[in-house]
Amino acid sequence: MKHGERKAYLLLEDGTAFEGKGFGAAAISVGEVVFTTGMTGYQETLTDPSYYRQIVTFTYPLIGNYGLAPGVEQSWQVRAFGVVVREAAPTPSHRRSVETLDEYLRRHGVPGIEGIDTRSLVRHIRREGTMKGALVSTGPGEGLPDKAALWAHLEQPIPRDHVAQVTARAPYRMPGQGKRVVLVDYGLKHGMLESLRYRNCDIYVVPAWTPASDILALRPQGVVLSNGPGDPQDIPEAAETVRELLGRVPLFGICLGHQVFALACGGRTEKMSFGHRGCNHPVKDLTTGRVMITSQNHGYVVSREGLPEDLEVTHVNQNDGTVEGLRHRHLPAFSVQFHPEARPGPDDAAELFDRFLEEIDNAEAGVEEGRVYA
Ligand SMILES: NC(=O)CC[C@H](N)C(=O)O
Repeated sequence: MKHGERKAYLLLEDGTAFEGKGFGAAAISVGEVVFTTGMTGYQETLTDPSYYRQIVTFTYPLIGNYGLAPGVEQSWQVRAFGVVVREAAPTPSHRRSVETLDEYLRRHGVPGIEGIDTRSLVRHIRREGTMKGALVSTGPGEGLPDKAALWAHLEQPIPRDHVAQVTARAPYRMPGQGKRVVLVDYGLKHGMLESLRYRNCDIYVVPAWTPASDILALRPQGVVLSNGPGDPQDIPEAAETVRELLGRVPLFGICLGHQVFALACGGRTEKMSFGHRGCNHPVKDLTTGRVMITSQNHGYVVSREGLPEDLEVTHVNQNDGTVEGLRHRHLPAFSVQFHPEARPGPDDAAELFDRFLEEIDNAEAGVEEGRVYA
């Protein structure tokens, strides 16, 4: 088969349709159509579990040019449900690359569409907000299915059990000589494990629904709440668990973990119009005045309105002023909406992991001095 002989459609729930060329798996996929502005890091993006049930549009026009390599992925599967690019590079070049984007997506059963005007799609999403879409990519020589049948696919609601689909089925440990940290897995990225391992942590990963008593029974010195897909309000049990952990062990929330932390403290979250996705989002740390370029991938955000007294805003997005970081005023707990583990993206915020380990030291010293925070 010659590259480009396959047909594909991307249909949006508001009736907008794009026709292009298919690549990846010959399949039909339904998900929320989102866009990311990352110029590189496509393999990390596609395997990030936070993209579960999303069809990812890349604004950068050439994707796949340095190929796909083992060890780069952020989970064991492609978690995005579909891929939209201007051009999928057919001849990648990198010494570690073992396959093309087309081959990679075929192997993972995920469809792609290329050759559409991704600028016009992204402008549409920016204007109207993210929306449901159906992506159909045909096999070589196959005709496109009937559009009416495809619209029918769009009538079904997207299920909301995202975290249940991607969380670890059972606990596991990555032993280390350093601090004992429990990582609650709402759909964690490997980069998070790497960031903790790099700091010698003794890591216990637990499934999302693990009760607070079981987490505390592991005698953690700190608990990290991971990133994950979907709406934080769909997992009220998670906020309930975090409420029970608050004040009993230092907490660090990242992305979905940050949103769950805010809900646990009595805050609110809301859906953004088109979210923040990419590797180039400027965030100001209000405690130091420093601006970092951060990696982001979220469609929900902690609301400024109704923020509980106990929470202080520590980070703000420089583009739209939204809340990017929180700290509890009295207890050892803080969180960020962006990704300090990067993967993909710059390492500007990596030191937040060190800050968390310091927080543990301070909390433990406080307890020794009789300042009990529990
Ligand atoms: N990366 C994440 O953890 C994303 C959090 C949440 N699913 C959101 O879209 O806002």
